[in-house]
Order: sequence, then C-alpha cells, then structure tokens
Amino acid sequence: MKIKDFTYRLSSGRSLFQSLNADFLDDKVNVLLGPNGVGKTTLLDFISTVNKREPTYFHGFPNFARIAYQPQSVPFIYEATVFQTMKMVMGVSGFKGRLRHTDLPAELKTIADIKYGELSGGQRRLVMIDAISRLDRELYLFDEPESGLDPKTAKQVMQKIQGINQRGKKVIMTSHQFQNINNDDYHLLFLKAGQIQFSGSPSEFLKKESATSLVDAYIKQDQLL
Ligand SMILES: Nc1ncnc2c1ncn2[C@@H]1O[C@H](COP(=O)(O)OP(=O)(O)OP(=O)(O)O)[C@@H](O)[C@H]1O
Repeated sequence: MKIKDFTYRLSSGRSLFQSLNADFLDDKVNVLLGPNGVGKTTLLDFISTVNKREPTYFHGFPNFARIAYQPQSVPFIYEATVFQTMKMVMGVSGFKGRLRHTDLPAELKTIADIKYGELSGGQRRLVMIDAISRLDRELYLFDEPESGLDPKTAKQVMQKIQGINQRGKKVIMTSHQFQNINNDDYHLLFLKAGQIQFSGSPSEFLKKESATSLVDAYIKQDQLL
C-alpha cells in the first residue's frame, strides 16, 4: 500500500499534505506518529474512504468493504448494553457469524450487561476495538487505539492488534504512546509539515536520531522541523 505525491488543502485553504509519499508494510503494524493536528486522522479518513480517495494517489489499498475502521469516537445508544452494542457494530459492518457471551475476553465478560453509555472512555474504546477486531477484513485502521487505556489494558490491546497482523491482515494505526511500539514488529511513519519525514523500524528511528528511547527520538525528529 502506497501513497504517492498526495497534496490536500483544508477548506480554510491551509495545506495539510504536500506531495506526501508513504509506503505501508503488509507484514508489520504501521504506526503513524506526529504532533497534534498534523493530519494523522485525516490520512486515515482518506485511506478508509470516509474522505474521497483518488486512485491517482492511493495505490494498493482495498476498497471500503474490505476495511475495518476504529475512529477515535463513535456514536452509541446510551440504553444498549455493551453486548448489544458489540452485536450492533458487528452487524452493521456485515458480520455474518454469531457473537456469544462466552466468546468475550474476561475484561469484557464482566461488563457485557452494563449500559454502553455508562462505561468510561477507556472501556468504550476497549469494547469497540474488540468488536472491530472480530470482523474479517483485509485492512484494519485504528485511530489512537491505546489512548485513555491503563498500561495493562493498553498492552493487551496492542497484543490484539499485533495478533491481527500475524493472521496475515494489514494494519495501520496512529499513536502518541511509545511504550508498546518499541520493537521491530512495528513500522513507524513520522508525519509533520505535510510529509512523512521518517519511515522505518523503531531501531532505525533510534539510530537515525542517536537516541536511547523512542520518546527522545520523536522529540529530536520533531525539533528538526
Ligand atoms: N472537518 C474539518 N474541517 C476543517 N478542518 C478540519 C476538519 N477535521 C480536521 N481538521 C483540521 O485538520 C488538521 C488535522 O487534523 P487531524 O485530526 O487529522 O490531526 P491529527 O494529526 O490526527 O491530530 P491529533 O493527534 O490531535 O489527533 C487540524 O488542523 C484540524 O483542525
């Protein structure tokens, strides 16, 4: 999956992407990094076709029906339980199988009959990620999947996302968290000033910036621009 020479202006006239080029790897979890407001979510919106995607610039991406997308927030019905919400999300997305209580991981079984609207922000995210992960798609998009989750739950979510990729599925996510993406199963793409400024493995990122942690490498890269 590649993006070639993609330029995009916001309705205000501000240029968000300028001749942006990006290569995404099939056998790694691709992680878009970059400061707030640089356009990571907007890029996912184009890849997912929420924003109209021109084939001139986007190459090798599956069509809408073969993509699962976890946006940062989703509309929900306050009164529906967690279990009903998961079934609704999966049903709307065309899931043909049957979801049973016994299929749920322990952390969701305990909240399955609570109203979705009564969950915390982190719990809602966990529920949506679990539901979306069960869909059978070619490409999975996750927008800040570990944001708002406690460290243990964040790690579980990242393991779930790794598991999707290990099943031969393509994954692109955004993140501001570094503790769980510091091994070479991840492919990092640093977005700033309308372009991908770095892409490569975490170890290549550390080497390029002569840094000992990804946070330091990120800050050094950010200060360059
Ligand atoms: N519907 C919209 N109309 C106008 N501008 C928008 C719209 N959506 C996003 N933007 C602008 O586009 C820019 C990129 O936003 P985007 O959400 O893609 O950034 P991001 O890199 O994902 O940020 P964050 O890390 O904070 O989530 C921002 O300046 C934002 O204000």
